[in-house]
Amino acid sequence: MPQNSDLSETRTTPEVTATPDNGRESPWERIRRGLRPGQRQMADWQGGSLAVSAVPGAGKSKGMADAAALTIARSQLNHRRQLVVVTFTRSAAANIKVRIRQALETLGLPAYGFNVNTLHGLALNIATQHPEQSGLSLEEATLIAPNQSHRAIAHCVERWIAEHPYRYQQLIEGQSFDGEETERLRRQSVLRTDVLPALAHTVIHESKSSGLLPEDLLALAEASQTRVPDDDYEILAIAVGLYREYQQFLRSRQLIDYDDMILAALRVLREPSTCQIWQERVYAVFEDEAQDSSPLQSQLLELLATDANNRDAPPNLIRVGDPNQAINSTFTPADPIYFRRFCQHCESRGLLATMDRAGRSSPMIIEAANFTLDWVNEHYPRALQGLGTAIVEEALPFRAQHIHPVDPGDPQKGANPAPTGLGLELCAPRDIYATVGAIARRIVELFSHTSEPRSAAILVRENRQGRLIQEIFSNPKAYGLDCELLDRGIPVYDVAANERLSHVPGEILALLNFIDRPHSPQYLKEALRVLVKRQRIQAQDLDRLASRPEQFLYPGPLAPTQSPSELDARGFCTRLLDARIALPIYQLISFIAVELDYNPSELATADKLGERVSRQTARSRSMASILEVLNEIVASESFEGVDADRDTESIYTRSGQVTIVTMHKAKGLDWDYVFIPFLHENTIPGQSWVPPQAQFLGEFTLSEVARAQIRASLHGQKQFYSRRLGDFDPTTAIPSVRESWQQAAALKMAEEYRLLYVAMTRARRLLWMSAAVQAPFTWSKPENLQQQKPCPVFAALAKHFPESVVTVD
Ligand SMILES: Nc1ncnc2c1ncn2[C@@H]1O[C@H](COP(=O)(O)OP(=O)(O)OP(=O)(O)O)[C@@H](O)[C@H]1O
Repeated sequence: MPQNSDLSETRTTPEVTATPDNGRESPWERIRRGLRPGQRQMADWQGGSLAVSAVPGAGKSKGMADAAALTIARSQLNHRRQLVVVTFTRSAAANIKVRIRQALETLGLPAYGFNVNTLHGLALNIATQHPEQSGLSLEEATLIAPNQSHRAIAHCVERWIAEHPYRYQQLIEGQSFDGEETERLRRQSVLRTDVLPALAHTVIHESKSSGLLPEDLLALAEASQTRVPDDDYEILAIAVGLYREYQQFLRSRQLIDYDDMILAALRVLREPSTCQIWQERVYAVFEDEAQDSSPLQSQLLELLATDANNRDAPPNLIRVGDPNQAINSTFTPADPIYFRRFCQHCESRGLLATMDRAGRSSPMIIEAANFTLDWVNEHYPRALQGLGTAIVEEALPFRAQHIHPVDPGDPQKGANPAPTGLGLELCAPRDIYATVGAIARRIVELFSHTSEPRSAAILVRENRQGRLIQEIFSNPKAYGLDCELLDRGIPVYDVAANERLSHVPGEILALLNFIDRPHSPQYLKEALRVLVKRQRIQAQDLDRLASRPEQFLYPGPLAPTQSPSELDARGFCTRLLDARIALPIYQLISFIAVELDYNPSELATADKLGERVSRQTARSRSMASILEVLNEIVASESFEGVDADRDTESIYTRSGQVTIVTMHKAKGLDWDYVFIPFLHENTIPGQSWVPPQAQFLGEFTLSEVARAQIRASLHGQKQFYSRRLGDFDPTTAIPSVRESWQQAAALKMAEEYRLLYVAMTRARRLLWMSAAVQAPFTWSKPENLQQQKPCPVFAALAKHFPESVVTVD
C-alpha cells in the first residue's frame, strides 16, 4: 500500500469507516452507500493495480470521482502528495474535477490533494518542469499535430523519393506497367499525394506511440524481408525511410509532435533522481477511458504510479475503461487488446472489478445492445478465418460483457426509465428521403406528447449524411416531404455545421499554396480536393488533372479535349490565378472565402483570419510570409485550446432540441430518443477497399499492411501491459501482406460494430434504427439511389425482435 511521506500539511481525517457515535451515517458512509458494487470496489481500493471493466452508462466518472475523494481523505493527500487522475479529453477532465470537489465538500474537506489532467497535459507538465532531462523547451519548440497533408509529412515524402529512386521506381511500376508516360505521371501523383503520405502518417504515429524508434522499425523491416515472401515492395523498409526523414525534419525545424511529448516525459522518468521526485509526489494514478490509451501512454502512467520506495511492487494504478467502446483503433495506435490484456492480467490476481449495472437505458434498449454484442462476436470469426485461434479470441470485437439493469434500490434516480413507444423501433423506409421524413414526424410526435424535458439526437456515420438530413429539414418541400419540425419551432443543432469553421484556415491555405505554386502537382491536387469538398467543382479523377498541371491549366492546341467537368475545374483554378495578379495580396483571403461560397459565419472567420495574418505580416507583406504565418496557424496547436471553455456536452444534449451528430462524437453522451438511420452493409461494417487510382500497387493499401505488421509484432510481446516494455523483439511473427490486409479488414469491421454499439447505448427511452431499401452507393452522390443491403446486425435485430419492427410511409 502506498505510504504517506513527509506530510508537512495534514488534513483532518473524516470519520473514515465507522458510523459516528450518535448513530448518524457519516458522510464517508453516505458516499460509499451511494455507489454500485463495481464503483465500491474502486472506492475501497487501498493500493496496487486494479482494472475496472465497465459497460456503457455504468457510471465510470461518478465511480472514479467518489473513489478519488475517498482515497484523498483516507490517505490524507495534500499539495505535496497527490492523486493523479487522467482522462482522455479536456471536457472530461473539467467534469471529473467538479465531481471530486463536490465529493470532498461532502466529506468536509478542502479541494486539494489531487490533480486532474489529460494524458498529454500531464506529459507536458512533467517534460517542461525538467527541460534538461526531457530535452523539451516549449519556448524554442513548436508543437504540431500532423495529419496526412501536413507539410512535415509532405516534406518527408519528397525527401524519401529523392533519396530512394530505385524503390520509388519499383512503386511506380507496381504490379505491371507498360511505361506509358501519362500513366507514369498519374502514378507519381497518387504516390506523392496519397499512398506515401498515408504510409508515413500511419507508420510514424503507430511506431512512435508504441515506443519504437526508427532503429526498431528497421529491425522489424529486416526481419520481414526474410519472412514475408509476398512483400515485393518491402513496405516496412519504405516506412523506416519515411520515419527517419520525418524525425530529421522535426529536429531541423524545432518541431515536436504529441508523441514526442510523451517520450519527453518518459525521458524524465527514466532519470532516477527526477523519477524519484515524481514518484514521491504521486500517491497513485486513476485513469479513465483506459481503452483509448496507447502503449507508450500506459507505460508513462505505470512509471508514475510506481512506489518510489518499493519499485518491485505493482504500480498504484486504477485503470477504468470499456473495451467495447474502443472506437479509435483504426486511426490511432490505441488497440483495445492492451486494456483487455490488462484486465486479464488483473483478473488472474483477483484484481478485476466489473461495473456491469447501468441505469441509463430502458431494459429493451439494453437487450438490443446485448444482442448486438453476442451476434457480432458469434458471426465475426468468419472474418478472421485462417488467422489462428489465439488471434481470433483476442481480436473478437467485444469483450463478452453484458449490460445489466441496476439492482432494486439503486441510488440513481429514475434508473432504467420506462420506454417511450416500443423502446426499440426498427424500420425500413423506402428510401433515404422517406427516412428523414419518418424521423421528423416521429420527433414531432414524441415532443408533442410530453411536457417533460426530453432530448433527441440523430446519429450518423459520416458528416455528409448529417448535412443531407439538415438540408431536408430546412427545405422539406423541395424533397416532396411534409415535415413540420421547424414549423413547430423544434430547434435542430447540426454539430458538424457548427464545427466547420475550424476548416477555414486549412482550406484557405490549400488555395493560397496553389496560387503561389500552380505547377506543383501536390498543391494543385490539394486545391482541387478543397473545391470538390466545397462542391464548387464536380468529383473526378484528380490525379489525372494534377499529374500535368501545365497541360491542365493552360492546354496547348494539341492537348486532348477537356471534359465539361475538367473545363469547370480549370475555369475555377485560372480564376484563382488571375486574382493573384489583379488583387492586392492582402485581399486574397477574402476573395478565396467568397469563391468557396462560405456562409456568413465562415466569412466572418475568414475575415478574422485575414486580420491576424495581416497583423503578423505587417513588416513584410509577401506571399511567402503570408504562407508562413498561415502554415503556423494551421499546423501548431496550443494546449489552452479552442474549445476548452465551451461546455459542448450541454449544448449537444439540450432538451427540446434535435442534435445531428456523428456516432464518434456521440461517445460519452446520452439522449432520451436516439435515431440511427442509414444502417447499410456498405457503411457498417463496410469493406476495406483499395481506391481505384492506387490499384496498380495491388489489392491492398501499403499503410494498412504496415500497420497490421507492426501491430502483430507488438502484440506478440506477452508482457505488453507491463513496465518492462522496451525489450522489443522483432523476431515475433510478422504476417504476410495478404494476412496483414485481412487483419486490417478484421480490425475495421470490429471497430465499425463497436461504433454501432456505442451509438445504440446512447439512448435512454427510445432507440429508433432504420435501413432504407434504396440508398446511395456513396454519400458523395446521395441522389444516386439503388437497392442496398441492410447492415447484417440490423437484419438480425429485426428477426430477433419482430415486435419492434414498425412500418413507415
Ligand atoms: N452510484 C450512482 N448513483 C447515482 N447515479 C449514478 C451512479 N452511478 C452512475 N450514475 C448515473 O448514471 C449516469 C451514467 O453515468 P456516467 O455518465 O458516469 O456513465 P459512463 O459509465 O461514463 O457511461 P458511458 O461509458 O456510456 O459514457 C449518470 O447520470 C450518473 O450520474
